[in-house]
Amino acid sequence: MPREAAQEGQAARETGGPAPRVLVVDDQRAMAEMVTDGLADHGFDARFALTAEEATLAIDERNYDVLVTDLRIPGTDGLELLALSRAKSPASPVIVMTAFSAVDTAIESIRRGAYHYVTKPFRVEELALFIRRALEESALRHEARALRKALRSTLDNVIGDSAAMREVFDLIRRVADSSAPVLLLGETGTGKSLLARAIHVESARSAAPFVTVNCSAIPENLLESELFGHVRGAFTGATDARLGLFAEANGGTLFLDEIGEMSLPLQAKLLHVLEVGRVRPVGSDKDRKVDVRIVAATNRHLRSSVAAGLFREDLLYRLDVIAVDVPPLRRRKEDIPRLAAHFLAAAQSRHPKATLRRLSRDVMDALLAYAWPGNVRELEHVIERITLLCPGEQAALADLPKNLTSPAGAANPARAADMAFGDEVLPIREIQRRYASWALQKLGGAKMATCEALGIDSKTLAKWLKEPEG
Ligand SMILES: Nc1ncnc2c1ncn2[C@@H]1O[C@H](COP(=O)(O)OP(=O)(O)OP(=O)(O)O)[C@@H](O)[C@H]1O
Repeated sequence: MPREAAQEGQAARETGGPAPRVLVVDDQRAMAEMVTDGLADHGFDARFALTAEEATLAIDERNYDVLVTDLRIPGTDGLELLALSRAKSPASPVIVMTAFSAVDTAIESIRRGAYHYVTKPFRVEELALFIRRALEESALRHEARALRKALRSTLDNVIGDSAAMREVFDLIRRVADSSAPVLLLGETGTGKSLLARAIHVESARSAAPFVTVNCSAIPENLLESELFGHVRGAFTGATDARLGLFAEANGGTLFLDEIGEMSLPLQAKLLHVLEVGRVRPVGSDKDRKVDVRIVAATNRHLRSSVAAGLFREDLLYRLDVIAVDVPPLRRRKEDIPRLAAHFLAAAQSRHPKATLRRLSRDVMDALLAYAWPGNVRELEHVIERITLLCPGEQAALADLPKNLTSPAGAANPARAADMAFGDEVLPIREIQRRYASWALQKLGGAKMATCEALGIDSKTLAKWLKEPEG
């Protein structure tokens, strides 16, 4: 930080631990100096900034334990500074200094997360007291969070005794504490979102926010401002400035779900943010430093997407530092009984009038034989459904949805191959045709997804699907 941006206060008195760091922001130099010196006398490591720019620089470059800011500062207002400080370090209290005439705005600042306000003129002892109390409360909150975390480490809530899942848990435990990006790969419903949250809770960032964005659920033109924020008036309808999810996740984790659906232009912008560690809100000419751990997930085969020109290879390398393959449920069938029991207990507590208590042996056998294309989510839905519909205490085969008990539902790759090829030995061209049409049907008729899964372009798919001539 340039020395003129935020001047050192007097040396803090020794208080045992390190002196709490306070940034005082006021455009009146005499006032700023008086408050800073007074706080230094009370044992704080206090510095001051005279403009919004100086304050932003100071906040960017150093972690403050407390921000004390006037509401009227040239270049911005105290509310924006408040938002910035909350984004950068959500646990650090903000105290607002205000003139009597601006008490309304001061009250608004409390609504937006400030800890307290003091009206000018005030005595520095009074301010020092508020600061101490704010620090005590935030330390207590921190402790409570740590205790809560110890009680519910979410990896413990993710069910899985299978070797495949234990491998996943091991890997996640080993990497959770670093800030390296994690890429979760797996079919829909395998538990990627659950694992993303677990990675955050297991990490040193757990006290900071965990922010999720589903890249396929937000229209492309809104996703950019959703991620990076925008200034007031950046586009029609932008009546307010918006911080953006990157800034909101500052200090914590940003979970980019369905990253494979992101458009190429936005992929380029995301790559840039990851490279420089700064975001620029839409319509702004200034960027802001962000410290965010990225966890991304996709059910697409991203290498095929790269080959098909739909995903940037350089972005894939950035995200793919630690790749975690989350196995489909059909490859960890030994987890089904515990998962079913877990979902049954959850459904019972959601529907106290339900009579279902257990699943019959037949039902469990059917659950174990089924292929689960929708994975754990589908199992959860099936259990929810039979809990609601089954009239007795024990579910029977007839209570299961029909697709679970039909032979085609069973997860037998040999059977799938038999259905496609019978006993015949076929020309490769015919195998291509049958396989492509089987894959297309399995992926719900989605041509793009089929191309990606098969690693071919759309022309090749069309060629494969055509009846061989002659
Ligand atoms: N191992 C597990 N233990 C307990 N619950 C699980 C487990 N895996 C998944 N679930 C539950 O199954 C449902 C689907 O999981 P989740 O949303 O995490 O899947 P996903 O892979 O992110 O799916 P999608 O790719 O469609 O977003 C959720 O309700 C989740 O809580």
